[in-house]
Amino acid sequence: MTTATDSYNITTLNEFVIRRQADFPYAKGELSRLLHHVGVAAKVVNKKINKAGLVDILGRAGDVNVQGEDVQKLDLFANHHFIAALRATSECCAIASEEDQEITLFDDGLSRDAKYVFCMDPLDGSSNLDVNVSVGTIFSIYRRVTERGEHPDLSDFMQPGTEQVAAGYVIYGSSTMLVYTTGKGVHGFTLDPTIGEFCLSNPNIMTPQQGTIYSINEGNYAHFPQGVKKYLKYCQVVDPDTHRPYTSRYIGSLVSDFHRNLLKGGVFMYPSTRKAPSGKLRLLYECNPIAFIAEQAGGKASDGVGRILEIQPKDLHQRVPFYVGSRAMVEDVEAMLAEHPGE
Ligand SMILES: O=P(O)(O)OC[C@H]1O[C@](O)(COP(=O)(O)O)[C@@H](O)[C@@H]1O
Ligand SMILES: [Mg+2]
Ligand SMILES: [Mg+2]
Repeated sequence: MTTATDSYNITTLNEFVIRRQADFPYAKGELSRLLHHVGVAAKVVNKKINKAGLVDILGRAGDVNVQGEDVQKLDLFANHHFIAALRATSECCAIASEEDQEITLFDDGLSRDAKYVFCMDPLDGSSNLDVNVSVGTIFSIYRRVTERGEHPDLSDFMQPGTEQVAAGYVIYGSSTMLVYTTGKGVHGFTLDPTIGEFCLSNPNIMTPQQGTIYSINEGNYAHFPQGVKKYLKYCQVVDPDTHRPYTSRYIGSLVSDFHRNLLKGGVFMYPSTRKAPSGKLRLLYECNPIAFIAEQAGGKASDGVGRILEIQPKDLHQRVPFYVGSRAMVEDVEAMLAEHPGE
């Protein structure tokens, strides 16, 4: 087996980020430093996840978070380490996290003068933690709207996804990858444990316009909108000309389901249901960052009616129905949903 060091043409995350700084004439390195520290925190979390079964880090922490979900010990571990790493940069003045009811302000000296705010789902796919199925971290970065040096506040986070300056995710799976965009394409880096570096492995990721994989929790079928029920029927029809029936794949970790479909072509769906009319997934730190990546890779992201990135946020933890992946497949779902308007 060859490792990156054997080939000597490794491009580390830091090198790549600094090299791409040239894409932004006025860049001073603040965003690069933030992305660097995201990589550092990801390595810390990765190390803990890798040995989760051997140390007392699996299971519930005993708390219930703002979503009403049982918080896992690793949710808190990841939350703590990402917040600590970003505080250390002084390039971020506030953070919104799935695990915290309110935004965390970095109100001390340098940080208050920082240009960026950070949104994150520190540990995505928590229900898979104890069963050794891949999980992730999702993040999104915005330029603040409050004045530098002033107190950051909620308005810095109530920006539509189109305003993101960077977004990405880390997937802690059979290998650990970090995938990100700054609006100049989507790039994937694989962690080489022998040198402890994220190395460029998937530059300029593009997703197929049409795929053959659909991902949805069919256990909720009875509660799905008619349009989704119709689309699932469409996926399951036998028609070799259109490569149907499509394949059903559902891991239950958004990052992992999205990543597979991004590379192979497919559509991920978490619709509104009667029991959850706004769906389950959170706009700020799950749907917006994934949507930015999907669009940068030539795919599409929708709430079933319109573009996810154009939604004006109203609440830090608001949920939206989510359809993302290969453009033609998302458009097919949207068309079938449109046949039942107002549902
Ligand atoms: O179990 P369900 O209802 O299918 O939900 C699975 C979805 O919930 C999530 O686990 C929610 O994310 P968190 O684990 O970060 O709360 C997604 O990763 C996943 O797509
Ligand atoms: Mg999540
Ligand atoms: Mg989470």
